[in-house]
Amino acid sequence: MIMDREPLVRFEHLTRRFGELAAVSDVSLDIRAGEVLALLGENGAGKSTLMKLLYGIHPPSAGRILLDGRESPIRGPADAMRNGIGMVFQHFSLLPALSVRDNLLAAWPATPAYIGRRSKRAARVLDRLSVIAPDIDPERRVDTLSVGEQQLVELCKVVNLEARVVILDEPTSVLTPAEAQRLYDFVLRLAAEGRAVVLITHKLADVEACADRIAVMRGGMLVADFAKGERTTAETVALMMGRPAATAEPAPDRFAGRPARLVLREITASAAGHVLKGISLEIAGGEVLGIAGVAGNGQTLLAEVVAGVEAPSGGDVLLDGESIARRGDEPHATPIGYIPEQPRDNAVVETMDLSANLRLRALAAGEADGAYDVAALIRRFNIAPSEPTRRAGTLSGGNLQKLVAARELGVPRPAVLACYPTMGLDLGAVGTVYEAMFAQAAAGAAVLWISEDLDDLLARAHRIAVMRGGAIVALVENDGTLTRDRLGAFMTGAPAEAAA
Ligand SMILES: Nc1ncnc2c1ncn2[C@@H]1O[C@H](COP(=O)(O)OP(=O)(O)OP(=O)(O)O)[C@@H](O)[C@H]1O
Repeated sequence: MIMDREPLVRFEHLTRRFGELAAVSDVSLDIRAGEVLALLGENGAGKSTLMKLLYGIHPPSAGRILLDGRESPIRGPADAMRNGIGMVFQHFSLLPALSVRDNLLAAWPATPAYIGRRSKRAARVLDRLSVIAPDIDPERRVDTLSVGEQQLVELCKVVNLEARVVILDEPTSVLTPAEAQRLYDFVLRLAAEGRAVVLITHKLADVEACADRIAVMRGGMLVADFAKGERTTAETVALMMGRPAATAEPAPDRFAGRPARLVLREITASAAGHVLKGISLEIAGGEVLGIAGVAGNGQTLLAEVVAGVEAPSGGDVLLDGESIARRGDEPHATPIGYIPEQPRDNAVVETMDLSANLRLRALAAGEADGAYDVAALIRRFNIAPSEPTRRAGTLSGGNLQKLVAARELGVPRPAVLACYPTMGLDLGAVGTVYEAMFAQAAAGAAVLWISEDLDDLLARAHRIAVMRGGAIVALVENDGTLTRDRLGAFMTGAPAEAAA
């Protein structure tokens, strides 16, 4: 019985304060070998902070951590790794200009100073990669990988350290269903090898697939710790939220067929190993057009061209008939609401406060910022902590995502481009962000929505375009007859496509 074993890690009355705020408050919890512990809680509940205490990123303000029954000697991540604790963050630390193989070699303590890249020893760092991500060519440069693929490489890095405790911070939020399934199998295998796995997640599917035990945090405190199966899903959600979950699922109004507002005309582009091969799409005011596709098929580049981050090599992006495409290196401010991938890197200034980040677009354009009612946006999107003078960099991952959604979706926009807009959000926040996105459509905006979640797209988009290899390979009405399998076939180019 797992319960009878001495815990690998024991938290005793752990508290971590940041100024006035207790991010972690009097938490006592065991982490046992051979067990997958799912750590659940709303955005800002303290999940990442608790694990960062174990990983040595922050010292506790009070309480103590025991490793194998003895006081933890960990004072920083290097100590943590030496003591067999590995953590994969939401935010990566790969070297983008190096290959996958070189990244894994660079992170491996057994790598000698000089090593033949094709030596047997070098090959060993790829063993785990071939199990968890067999499709990733080790010679590929990291900057050509999708976010999901980068995450799997990060995971390999940690597992290569022979970690006894593997902490995964929302690992499936950027994975395709197939990648997630492979990750689940891998996590179960790590546990079967006698390691402890901590899975920080918002997805109940993750819990279903591989958790043995569930710990729920709320407001910094541990509110429950139980074996899977002891409570129903609804009870678990209520524990996380402190109230029963809302049952209504936000969906856009029916689309009434208006003229095109956002037009992508024959767009070609290439950057960082990705290409766009003549993409044409027309999105009408009021319409929500979803783009599905396995990550890495050009979606990110397409978003960057539409948002004016990258210049197209050919073609144009038109909004209400006017070109909004970037030309060369001139400064460019897009008129459309844009939620990019990885908002911490791409959409906020971490050293500036919430108020400045919410008004950022007006500040950058030197315009009056009256449109941005900071207090109202913080309330509507439930950004916590809520003081406008708080530095954005201190927000939890989910609250940072809410901050960007609030700025981009909280004021009227002629068009919206949203890349994975609900990534890392808890259930309540997912609802708020979708409502805001669909309110934009109801007010006449053209909405372009990139997602890997086919169920979400099928439940909510008016039309769905599928991208593969830098091209749109299908564009279909979401009329209720479209299925996951048919979309999946378009995504992978499987023969079912022809039959459909
Ligand atoms: N370095 C820091 N300085 C100040 N406050 C911080 C810092 N790190 C975290 N916090 C605060 O601690 C609280 C808990 O944050 P944490 O990142 O642990 O939440 P979380 O449960 O992991 O959330 P999410 O699901 O959004 O990732 C939040 O209110 C956050 O703003």
